[in-house]
Amino acid sequence: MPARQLRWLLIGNSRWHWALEAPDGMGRERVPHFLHLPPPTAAVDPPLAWAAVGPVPPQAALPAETRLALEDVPLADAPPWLGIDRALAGWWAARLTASPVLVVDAGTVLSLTRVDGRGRFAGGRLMAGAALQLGAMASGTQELPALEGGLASAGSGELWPRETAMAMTQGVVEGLAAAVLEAGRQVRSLEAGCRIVLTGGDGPALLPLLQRSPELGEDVLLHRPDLCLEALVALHPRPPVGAAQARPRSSRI
Ligand SMILES: Nc1ncnc2c1ncn2[C@@H]1O[C@H](COP(=O)(O)OP(=O)(O)O)[C@@H](O)[C@H]1O
Ligand SMILES: CC(C)(COP(=O)(O)O)[C@@H](O)C(=O)NCCC(=O)O
Repeated sequence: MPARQLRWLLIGNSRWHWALEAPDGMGRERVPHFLHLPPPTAAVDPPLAWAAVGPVPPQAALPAETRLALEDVPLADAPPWLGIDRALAGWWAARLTASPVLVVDAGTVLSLTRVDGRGRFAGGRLMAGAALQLGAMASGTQELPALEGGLASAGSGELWPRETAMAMTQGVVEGLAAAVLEAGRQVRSLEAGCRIVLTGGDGPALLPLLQRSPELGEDVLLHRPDLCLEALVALHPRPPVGAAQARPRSSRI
């Protein structure tokens, strides 16, 4: 019988994040790959485990019994209102680095999540992410354009653009990077060994700006694009070969 594709799912506020393990067929260890897709409009094949901070549409028909709850994430001192994506990312980043960490998840919201040197949630910060900031500028003004492509729609690399759209994207990305740099400076003054772990959809846009700072060398700053999904896979590893699993409905995601 051919091996089935395994899936894990994290529902964000902008996109659905999938970890997929393609069948190998050769008995070799399977390595997940990751996809970030718009929310689906119909039922999806049931994941091995899933979690959500964004809306869960009933038509997706996701089974309640495989949904991960905050209590399933072994992050000490996590308050009951903490977003499960933040808990997953904080717990896994602390495990990966074996150090205090500040997770920077540059998603719909840019969340900063601190885990101290004893592996305990130690607070954080939330601010509007890039697409939200750009959307707010467009909807709250007469003259500013809606930039459908987000940061990518008008990236120039120019520090001081003359053109409006480029000035908007440059302002947003520089503002977010400055907030992260200052937060990093503050947490490292509290715990000198604190590492910064960057993830989320706008991570690639922020990375070069953060790397300009001599304080954030490779020993401090780590880019881990699929941190939350890695945590989900680590908490719900694949079942032993031959164990019963939910049957996929099709070969779609
Ligand atoms: N194809 C895309 N669709 C939506 N957002 C994207 C895309 N590519 C990059 N982004 C950026 O990623 C951010 C959303 O990050 P993401 O990690 O997908 O969020 P969430 O986990 O909240 O769904 C937005 O601010 C946007 O600028
Ligand atoms: C902060 C968040 C909106 C981030 O969501 P995202 O941008 O990753 O979709 C989410 O983690 C959330 O809804 N948190 C609940 C409140 C909290 O963590 O304090």
